[in-house]
Amino acid sequence: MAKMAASIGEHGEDAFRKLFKFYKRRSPAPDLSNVVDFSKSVKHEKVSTTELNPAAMSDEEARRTGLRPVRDWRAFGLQGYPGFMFISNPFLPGSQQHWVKQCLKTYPQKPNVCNLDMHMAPTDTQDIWGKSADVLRKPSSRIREPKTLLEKLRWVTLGYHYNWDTKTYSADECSPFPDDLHLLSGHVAAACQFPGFKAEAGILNYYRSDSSLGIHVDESELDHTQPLLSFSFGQSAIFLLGGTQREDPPTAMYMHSGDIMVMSGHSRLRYHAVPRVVPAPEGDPLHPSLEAEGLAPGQDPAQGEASVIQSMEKEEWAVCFRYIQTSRVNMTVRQVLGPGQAFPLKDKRTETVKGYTEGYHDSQDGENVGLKRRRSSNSSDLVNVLL
Ligand SMILES: O=C(O)CCC(=O)C(=O)O
Ligand SMILES: [Fe+2]
Repeated sequence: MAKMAASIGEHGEDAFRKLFKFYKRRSPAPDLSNVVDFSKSVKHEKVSTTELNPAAMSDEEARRTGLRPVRDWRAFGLQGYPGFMFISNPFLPGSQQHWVKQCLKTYPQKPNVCNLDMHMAPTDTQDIWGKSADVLRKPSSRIREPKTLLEKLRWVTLGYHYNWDTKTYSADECSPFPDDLHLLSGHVAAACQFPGFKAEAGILNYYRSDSSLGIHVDESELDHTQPLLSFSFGQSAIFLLGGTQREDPPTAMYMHSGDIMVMSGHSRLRYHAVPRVVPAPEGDPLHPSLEAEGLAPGQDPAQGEASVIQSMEKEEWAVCFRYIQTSRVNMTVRQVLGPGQAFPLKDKRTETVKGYTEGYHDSQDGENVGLKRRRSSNSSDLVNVLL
């Protein structure tokens, strides 16, 4: 089966789509032995270590956003993908939980925008957490109940809100970017030699165990000299990273909870996709780095300057735990404008193509993709409705 993955990749034109389908397949389950795993001590031949800037922030500054000192991070590059960096879970024990809670409780709140806003009244999407928490907290009452709003959440946008219809950002669709994520992103970018990075837009994607994300390139940002940062929490997933041409065969890699990916330079505009979430084996539903023990202490004056990592109520974690046991959350953070750059005046480009409410979530075979920001010529407009 591993051979199959390799030979599919050699076909040229449809290599990406075929590998997407290969890894997405339910039955028979695909052989995952060719998937690069950066967390393994024995590294794949294409994996190299990469230089970070340990002076980018003090240990104290790193701790404020839940990160280990930069000198302790394990960062890797991938042969053939210059500008691509993979940081294997640099979070302090107990601090990932904060980011999971932000994605489930805080970031979906107004004025941020989510997929549910596309077909529900603002009053109904006002308190997604509040409307879901009680049900999620009680495992026994879950049988045959309708899905909670949290379980229907597919995407949330932050800062400059990505407009799925026009595939643009604009000055008038903008809300304040969350301070904690701004700080975290600035730290990670600085450690990766991008000290001037400004987090201006975020897309959060919420994956259930059967979700996938179609093949796309993120090119709507006006400044491509800045990196795209990607943070993953919860269940592991397979990420496919291709080339700048649609037909370039991709490399498959695992993203585990806490892992960070940086796409910059020659890898900033590469095709990528998430064909599969890989749930942990039953009975072992959480990645060890997400275990509840040792929740971060939060703001403690004895530890120096206030941390953005908030302490968490047991009740809150019970909801997050329940959700993340079977789900994956990914945050991508982008700088949209370069220094001195402004959005172009509105013109005919803003003509809309309605119906991309699912973001770039899934399509039958990775093709299309409502969410795709650069279309390939044979893309269809069908979007799988996952609600
Ligand atoms: O979920 C992921 O790992 C990828 C997300 C992504 O590609 C995006 O938001 O543009
Ligand atoms: Fe993307």
